[in-house]
Amino acid sequence: MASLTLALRRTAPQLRTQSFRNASSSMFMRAITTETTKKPPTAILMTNMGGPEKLDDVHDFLLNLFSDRDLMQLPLQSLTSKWIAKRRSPSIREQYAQIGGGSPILKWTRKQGEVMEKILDEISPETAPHKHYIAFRYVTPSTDAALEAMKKDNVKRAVVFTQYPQYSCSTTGSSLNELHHGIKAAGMEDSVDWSIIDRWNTHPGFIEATASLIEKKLKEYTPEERKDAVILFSAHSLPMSVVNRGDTYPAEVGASVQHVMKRLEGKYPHRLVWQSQVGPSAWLGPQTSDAIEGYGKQGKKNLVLVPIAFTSDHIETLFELDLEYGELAEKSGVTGFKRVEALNGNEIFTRALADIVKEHLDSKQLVSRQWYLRCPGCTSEKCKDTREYFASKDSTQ
Ligand SMILES: C=CC1=C(C)c2cc3[nH]c(cc4nc(cc5[nH]c(cc1n2)c(C)c5CCC(=O)O)C(CCC(=O)O)=C4C)c(C)c3C=C
Ligand code: FES
Ligand SMILES: [Fe+2]
Repeated sequence: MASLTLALRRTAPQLRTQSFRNASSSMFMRAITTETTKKPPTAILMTNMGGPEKLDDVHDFLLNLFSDRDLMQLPLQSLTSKWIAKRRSPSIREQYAQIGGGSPILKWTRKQGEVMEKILDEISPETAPHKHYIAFRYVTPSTDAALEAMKKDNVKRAVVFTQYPQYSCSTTGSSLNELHHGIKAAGMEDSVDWSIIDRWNTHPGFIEATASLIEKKLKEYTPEERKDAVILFSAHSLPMSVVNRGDTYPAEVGASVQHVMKRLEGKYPHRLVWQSQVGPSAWLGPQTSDAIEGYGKQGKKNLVLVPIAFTSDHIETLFELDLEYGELAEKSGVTGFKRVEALNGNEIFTRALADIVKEHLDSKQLVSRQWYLRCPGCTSEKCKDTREYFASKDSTQ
């Protein structure tokens, strides 16, 4: 009785009053059932960079991006970031204007999250209800807003789920460092049982979704054209300084490509190429644009571009790949230039998202072993502190 009283003291006040009025066991059972239905959700915190929803958000998006020291280090960054954001805004605004006036990333992440949580309720009733929250690094909904919402919902168990399939310290790493800061600021270090899905670059569901979208696109060719088709996997490039620091992203993107090609039974020749480099420093190549030109010169007519490192449309697919490279392909004599759809609302993909979370919950793992090993060239105190915090909660560490 004493322990039940104690247990009830920790539940909602209306349940307490109700139960003490009539202390029969059936009443307790009902109170406990009511309590169960009010169980706080298992939070799935979907982290990503985000994008400007409308043209007026472009400047602040760029300012936040150029201020992120996990993404890039600039001299006098608090000043230079302002200068670059202002100078770059007009051209980037124009690119967003050409793709419909903003980034569709929030729309797609919400859709993916809603479908994922419904599937999870079905396949993992023991951890239901599930609720997705969105934490964008450079725009709203921000990490702080997501943490506030989780607090309001009295969340006790949270899975941080990076929406970048492949890990890079410049993307997922930056989000995790910011999250750690936010958790401390919100006083949620001990009130929530945290775990992290930090990469899923070879998950069978992700590979299947990508491969089936490639097959769908290839069907648009005649059998003759298909015989000559070349698959160009295109991913956002990295500065060579980041590659040489020991970032795992290039190898992880490579592994995704290998798995997709295995699923396609190696039927087509392929290359992995890199796009969207910014600024004058050296970036990982070959560049997507050079590859299109080069294959054009070699007489290749049928190039299929596959965005392999991002889960929804953004300026790099809709502007850079479709518009810029579409024109370049035409000039280069690539008459059969095609771009595979982004994963967006693809059903195989949303099912994969739910499966990834379910497998993670069942594994009881806090985070991958790989994540604890910092880049050999890492000198960031933030990277160190974030890992120390999560390691302190991890019984395997
Ligand atoms: C896996 C994806 C990405 C990696 C890795 C990545 C690394 C990275 N990016 C920059 C600099 C910029 N990126 C910018 C935009 C941008 N970056 C990604 C993805 C990755 N970046 C996306 C999807 C976008 C566009 C968002 C959209 O809505 O389309 C920009 C801003 C645009 C511009 O000014 O050209 C910059 C700058 C660095 C330095 C970096 C690795 C260190
Ligand atoms: S930069 Fe890779 S772990 Fe810090
Ligand atoms: Fe980028």
